[in-house]
Amino acid sequence: MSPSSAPKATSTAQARGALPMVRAFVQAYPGRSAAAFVAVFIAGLMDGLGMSMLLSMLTLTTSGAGHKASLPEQVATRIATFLGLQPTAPVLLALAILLIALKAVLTLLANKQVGYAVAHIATDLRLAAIRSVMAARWSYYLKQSAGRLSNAIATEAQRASEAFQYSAEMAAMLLNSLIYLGIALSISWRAGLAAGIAGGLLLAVLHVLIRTSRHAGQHQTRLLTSLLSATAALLAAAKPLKAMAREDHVDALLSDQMKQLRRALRKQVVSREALSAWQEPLLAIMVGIGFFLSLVVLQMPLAAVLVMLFLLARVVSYLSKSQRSYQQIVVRESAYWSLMDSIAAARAEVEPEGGTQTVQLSAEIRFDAVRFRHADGRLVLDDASFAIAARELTVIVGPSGAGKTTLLDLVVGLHRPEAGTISIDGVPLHELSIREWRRQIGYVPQDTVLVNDSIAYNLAFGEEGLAEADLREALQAANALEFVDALPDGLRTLVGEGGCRLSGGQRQRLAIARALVHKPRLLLLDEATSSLDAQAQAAVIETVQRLKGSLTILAVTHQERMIAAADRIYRLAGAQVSADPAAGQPKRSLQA
Ligand SMILES: Nc1ncnc2c1ncn2[C@@H]1O[C@H](COP(=O)(O)OP(=O)(O)OP(=O)(O)O)[C@@H](O)[C@H]1O
Repeated sequence: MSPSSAPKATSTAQARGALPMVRAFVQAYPGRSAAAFVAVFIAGLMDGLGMSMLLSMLTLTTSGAGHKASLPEQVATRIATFLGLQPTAPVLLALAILLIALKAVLTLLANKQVGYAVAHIATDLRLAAIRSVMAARWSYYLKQSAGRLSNAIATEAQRASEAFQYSAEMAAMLLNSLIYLGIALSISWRAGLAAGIAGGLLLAVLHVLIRTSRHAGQHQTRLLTSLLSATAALLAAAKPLKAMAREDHVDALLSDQMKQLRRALRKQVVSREALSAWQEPLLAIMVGIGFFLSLVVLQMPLAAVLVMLFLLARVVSYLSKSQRSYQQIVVRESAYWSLMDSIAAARAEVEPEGGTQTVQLSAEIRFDAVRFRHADGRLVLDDASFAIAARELTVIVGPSGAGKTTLLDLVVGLHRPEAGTISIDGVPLHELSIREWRRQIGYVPQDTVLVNDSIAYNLAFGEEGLAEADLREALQAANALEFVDALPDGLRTLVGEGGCRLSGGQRQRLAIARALVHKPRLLLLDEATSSLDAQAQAAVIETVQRLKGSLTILAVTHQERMIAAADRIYRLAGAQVSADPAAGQPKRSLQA
C-alpha cells in the first residue's frame, strides 16, 4: 500500500466520530480489512463449534435418554458422524480441543493482518501529513508551528493507527458475542433474549464512561498540540534562555499545560479502569439473576441451566470486551480527526505547479511594475521595475526590514506579486514549471539551516548522484575545504543539532557550498557572508567574482567588499527599487 491509500483527508463539514473513522480505514485498506474480518469470523465460528462440542459432551454425560438434542448438540453430533466418528464424550472433547486450537491459529492470522494494517496506517498518515505540508504554499507553511507538525506526525498518526487495532478487536468481540447469542437463541429463545437484553443493559449503563473517555481523548489531542508547539518554540530558543538563566521560564510556561494534560490522561485511566471494574460485578449480578430465574422461576433442569448460563456469560463478556475496545477507539478518534484536518487544510493550500515552460536563465530576470504586500498588508514592493542580468553579480542593499529577503523570495516564486510581472528570459514566472525553475537555484538563506547529520549529508541535502569530488569542489569554492579536512571525520563529521558543533562562519561556508554543489544557474545570497571574518569574506567574494561569468548571482548584503564587486547595485527602500547612489556608482544602467 502507498501513502496515497491513506484515509482521504475530509472537510470539517463531514460526519465525525468513531464509525466514520473506521469506515475510512476500511475503505483505505479494503484487502487487509476483509482478510482480517474473514479470519475473525471463521475463528468465531470455530470457537462456537468448539464450545458446542463441549456442551454436547456435558449434556451427553449429564442427561439421560430421551433428552431432546439442541441445535448445537445436533451440529456437534453431525460433525462427528461426518468425520466417521462416534459422538462419544472423548471424541467430542478431542474435536472441541482441535476446533479451539484452530480458532487460536486463525486469530493469530487475523491479528497479523491487523498489525500490518496498523503499521501501514501510521506510516501512510505520516507521509500524507509531511507531503501535504511540503507541497503547500510558502505563506501557509509560515503559519504552521514545527511542534504542531511534529505532534501530528508522531503522536496523532500513532494514536489514529492504534484506533484501527482497537476497531478490529471490537469487531472480533462483537462477532463472537453474536455467534454465542445465536447458539443461545437456538437452544432457548427466552434465554437468548435474556442474554441479549442483559448485554444491552450492561452497555447502556456503562456508556457514560465512554463519553468521559471521548472528552478526555479530545482534551489530550488539543493539549498535546499546543504543548508540543510551545515546547518546540522554546527549545529553539534554548541557548539565550539558558545563557540568561531563564530556564525556569520554560517550566512556568509549560507547567500549566502539563498539569492539564496530566488531568486528561488521569481521566482516561480512571474511566478505563472504572469500565473494567464495573463490568465484572455487573456480569456476576446478571449471571446470578439468570441462575435464579432459570432454576427457581422457570424450573429448568440444572444441566440446561449451566449450559445457558455459560452462553449468557460468554455473550455478555464478549460484549463487555467490545465496549472496552470501543472506549479505546473513542479516546483516539480525536487524534485521527485532528490529523485529517491538518492534512485537508494543507492540501487546500497546495502550491500551484505553475506552467510547463522551462528556461535556462541566459538573458535576465525582470521585474515589471511589481507590487507585493505580505498577508498583514505590509507593502514591500510598489511598482518596482528593474532587471537582473544573467551571469552578473547584482547586489541589493537597503535598510533592515525594507524587504530584501522578500524580494529574493519573489524570485524563487515563494511569494506571488499582487500586480506586475516577474519574468525569466521573457517568460512570466507563473508560466514556468516552478520546480524546474527552483532546481536551477542555489540558495543561501540569512539564517544558516543545518540538520543534525554529517557534513556530507548537509551538502548533498537530498540531491542525488553527487560524488565526493563534487562535494569537495563546492567546499573549495566556498572556502570551507580546509576546515572540513582538518576535522577528524572530515565529510563524515556530525554537525550537531542545527550545526551547533560548528562556528557561525563555518556553518555559513557550508551553506554556501551546499548552494553551489548542484551547479546552479542562479545563486541567491541573503547576507551570506555576514558571519565570516575579513579573510573568509574575501575568499568567498573572490569565489563569487570567479563564478559570476558562468552563473547569475543576486546577493543581499551590507558588506562593502561584496558591494564593490557588484556589476549592478539596487537599493530597496520605502517599497521602491532604485540604483543606489550611496553605495557607490551604479556599474550599469538601472533600466536594463
Ligand atoms: N511572512 C511575513 N508576513 C508578514 N510580514 C512579513 C513576513 N516576512 C517579512 N515580513 C515583513 O516584511 C518586511 C520585509 O521583511 P524582509 O525580511 O524581506 O526584510 P529585509 O530587508 O530582508 O530585512 P533584514 O535586512 O533585516 O533582513 C519586514 O517589515 C517584515 O516584518
